[in-house]
Amino acid sequence: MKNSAAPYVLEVKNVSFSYGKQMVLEDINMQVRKGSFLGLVGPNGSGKSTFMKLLLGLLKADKGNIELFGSPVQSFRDWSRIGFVSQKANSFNSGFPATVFEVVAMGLYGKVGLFRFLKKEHKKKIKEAIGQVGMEQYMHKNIGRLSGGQQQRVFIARALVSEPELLILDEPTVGVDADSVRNFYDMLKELNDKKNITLILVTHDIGAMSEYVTDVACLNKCLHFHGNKNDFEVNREEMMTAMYGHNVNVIEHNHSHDHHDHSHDHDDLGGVRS
Ligand SMILES: Nc1ncnc2c1ncn2[C@@H]1O[C@H](COP(=O)(O)OP(=O)(O)OP(=O)(O)O)[C@@H](O)[C@H]1O
Repeated sequence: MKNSAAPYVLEVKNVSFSYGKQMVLEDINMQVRKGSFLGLVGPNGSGKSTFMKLLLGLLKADKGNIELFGSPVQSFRDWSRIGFVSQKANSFNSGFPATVFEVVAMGLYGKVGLFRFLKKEHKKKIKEAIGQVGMEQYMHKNIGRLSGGQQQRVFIARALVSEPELLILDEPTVGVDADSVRNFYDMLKELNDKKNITLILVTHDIGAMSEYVTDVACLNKCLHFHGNKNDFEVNREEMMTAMYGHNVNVIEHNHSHDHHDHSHDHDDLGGVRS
């Protein structure tokens, strides 16, 4: 694995979770080291979003422990170290009255009304974050007028502005046109390589993603695989069959236009947890 001596930013030990009588996650064990780029994949309904909610302390595990930066999630308070971007971030209509700059500023303040009090150093941070996602030329554009992929970049900038060490992205490419998906992953890889930001990318589509990550975890109630990408490639077919069944070939389309139906709602966890 990349950075095999780096400390863990996330440790999940023997975690199980049920909604009522339905067990959704069973005995999950996972460690994520600082600097890694983990792709967490699993079919629809495999428990990915539930797992994210457990990591963010929004749900409590029935069994087991989760540690963030060495602290149990129940007592973890340092949420500015973690950025979260949800699949529903890119839902602005064209009339939404905020510019890219203003949306990113919310990552610092959470409130539109505080813009006029922004100090020089804050403005610099906001511009830097916008630069990191390659959106400088859109700084003063209305966010509602941007494409899904561009909006999602802006939400990543909003998460980056508080300089998180761990960035969790839940299906960030849903609603992003296929041509932009690769650019989007390139940008994530650059954040990982150059800024050493640890990334957890949750997706049901393993296609293009697997070229960019350092590690892969395959979830379908249990963790079927967790290891580096090369080991995953060796076991890929077996893993895919275990997770998706024999006759399913849906996730091999690298330049896919046909995202699976994702119309059912998740809670919008609000972009950044801080
Ligand atoms: N609040 C809830 N109450 C009861 N059951 C739920 C709840 N949320 C999710 N589930 C069920 O738990 C299982 C896992 O759902 P979850 O949303 O975690 O999966 P997922 O992998 O994120 O799915 P998708 O890829 O479709 O978003 C599903 O069977 C789902 O119907």
